[in-house]
Amino acid sequence: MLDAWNIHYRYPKSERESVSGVSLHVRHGETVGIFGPSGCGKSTFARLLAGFLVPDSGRVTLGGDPLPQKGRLSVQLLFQHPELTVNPRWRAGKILAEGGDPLPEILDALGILPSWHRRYPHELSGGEIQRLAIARALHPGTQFLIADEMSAMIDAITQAALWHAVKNHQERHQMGLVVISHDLGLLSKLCDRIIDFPEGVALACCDEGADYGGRREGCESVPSVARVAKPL
Ligand SMILES: Nc1ncnc2c1ncn2[C@@H]1O[C@H](COP(=O)(O)OP(=O)(O)OP(=O)(O)O)[C@@H](O)[C@H]1O
Repeated sequence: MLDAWNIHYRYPKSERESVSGVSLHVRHGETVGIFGPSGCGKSTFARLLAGFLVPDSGRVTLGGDPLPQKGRLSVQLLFQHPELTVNPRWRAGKILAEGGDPLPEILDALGILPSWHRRYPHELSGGEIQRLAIARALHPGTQFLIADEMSAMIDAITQAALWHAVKNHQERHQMGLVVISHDLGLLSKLCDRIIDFPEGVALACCDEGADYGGRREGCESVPSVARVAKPL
C-alpha cells in the first residue's frame, strides 16, 4: 500500500499550511480520485505522496517503509504541464530512456512514433510530450502512479487513448493510481472511489450509474480515508 499518515506541509515562504492533516491509503490495483477546489492543496499533496516534498509532520510510506530515496522511483508523478518535467536539451529518445527501456506495447498504445525520438521537446506538441512523460512513468517497477491533472490540456479523443493505455498497464501490473482532477465525470469513469479534498470524505462511490448529484449523501464512508482534523 501507499500510505500518507496525517500529513502537514507549509511552504517556506507561506504563513499557512497548504496541506493540513491529510491521510490517504491506496492499495495496489486501486484507482482513487481526488477532487477539490482550486488552491486547496491537491498538487502539494501529490508532490508529498510522490516524495518530491518532505512533510513537516506525518509520513508517507510504501509497503510500510519510507519512500526509497535512491534508484528508480516506485511512485511516479505526472503533471498537467509535462514540458516542465523534461530536459529541454534532451531528444525524445533520451527522455524516454531515462526511466529504463520503454515497453514497446506502451509506446504503441500511446501512439509514440519512432520519428519523434530524434526531436527535442520544443519540436513536439504538449500532448506528444505528455505521451513521452506517461511512457517514461509506466514501467513494471512503477507501483503507484499519481496523475495530477494529467489530461486537462488534451483533446477528448487523445485523452481517452492515454487513459486507456494507463488503465491497461494498471491491470497488467496491479499498479495503484491516484487521479487528481476537476473533472468529476472523468473521475467517475476512472476511479474506484473519489475523495473530497481536503476533508477526505468519500465524495462518491463509483458504481455504474452512480448519481453524483447527491454528492456526499448516500455514499458509504471509506474507512481507509481519514477525515482531516482541521480544514485549510
Ligand atoms: N511553491 C509554493 N510556495 C508557496 N505557496 C505555494 C507554493 N505552491 C503552492 N502554494 C500554495 O499552496 C496552496 C495549495 O496549492 P496547490 O497547488 O497544492 O493547490 P491545488 O488544489 O492543486 O490547486 P489547483 O486545483 O488550482 O491546481 C495554495 O494556496 C498555493 O498558493
